Amino acid sequence: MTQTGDVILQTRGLSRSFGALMAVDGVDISVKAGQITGLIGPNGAGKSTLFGLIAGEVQPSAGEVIFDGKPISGLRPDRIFRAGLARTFQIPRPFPQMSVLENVMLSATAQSGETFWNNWFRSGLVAAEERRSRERAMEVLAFTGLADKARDLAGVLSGGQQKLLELARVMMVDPPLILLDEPTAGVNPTLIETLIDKIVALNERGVAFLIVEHNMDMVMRICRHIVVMAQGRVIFEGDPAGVMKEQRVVDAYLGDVSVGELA
Ligand SMILES: Nc1ncnc2c1ncn2[C@@H]1O[C@H](COP(=O)(O)OP(=O)(O)OP(=O)(O)O)[C@@H](O)[C@H]1O
Repeated sequence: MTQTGDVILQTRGLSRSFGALMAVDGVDISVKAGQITGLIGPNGAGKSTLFGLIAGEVQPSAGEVIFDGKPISGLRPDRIFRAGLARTFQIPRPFPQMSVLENVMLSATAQSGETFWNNWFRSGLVAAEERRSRERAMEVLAFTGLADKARDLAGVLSGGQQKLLELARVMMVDPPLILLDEPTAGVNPTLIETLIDKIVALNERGVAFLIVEHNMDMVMRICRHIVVMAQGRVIFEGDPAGVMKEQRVVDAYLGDVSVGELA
């Protein structure tokens, strides 16, 4: 069992090309259990592709991903999700015509690759399972502040509420590591604070995060370790103070860095 401070996620030489473009180019990163790690870099740096590689949605051209001591490269996204590595999306993907509660309850089954309706018809235990799932869903909705929206259609939630719904959905599987893709994008300032509070509260319960985020204020406030990418490669890693001081990071954001020269 991984303890806080142990490495929970590691990539080794992870690469992905699209034609001649190396979107992710030999990336080695480590994420510690129980820690919040930030992944930053200018547009096109390869952050989303790296997330997709880790979550099993994008297949690597080379390299591997180790989660909780086991290689997960090549596993389907639902298997990775069930293994306890959950991700949210830059643009939330709820089922808009279903209620908020149904979206949360469906999360574990839908993402597990089993069909909800198969389960529904198959087993006499379904009623008890459904009751447990409903209770757990209401708990995570209460945690995320969405309990009073449980019966609303997910499609009518605001952008920020949809991000909280995504967090609620991944919480259903009690993951030790959550990947958040731009959690504050399109979220109003009040809900940004709510989101930050929830992330920090979950982290205090031992959940690790890897967060892609352009909101530097948030990154500097909550991340203990920050990985900086540019042009498919990691160009710097360190704590927030170190990142702020690092000229290569400034240059990367200004777009005048030649990564080749830095390697
Ligand atoms: N499916 C794809 N086919 C072709 N090129 C792709 C594909 N996905 C990503 N790319 C390219 O790979 C590079 C890295 O893109 P990626 O989206 O990973 O960067 P990013 O750091 O997440 O950027 P942003 O901050 O804008 O989201 C970009 O040049 C992008 O155009």
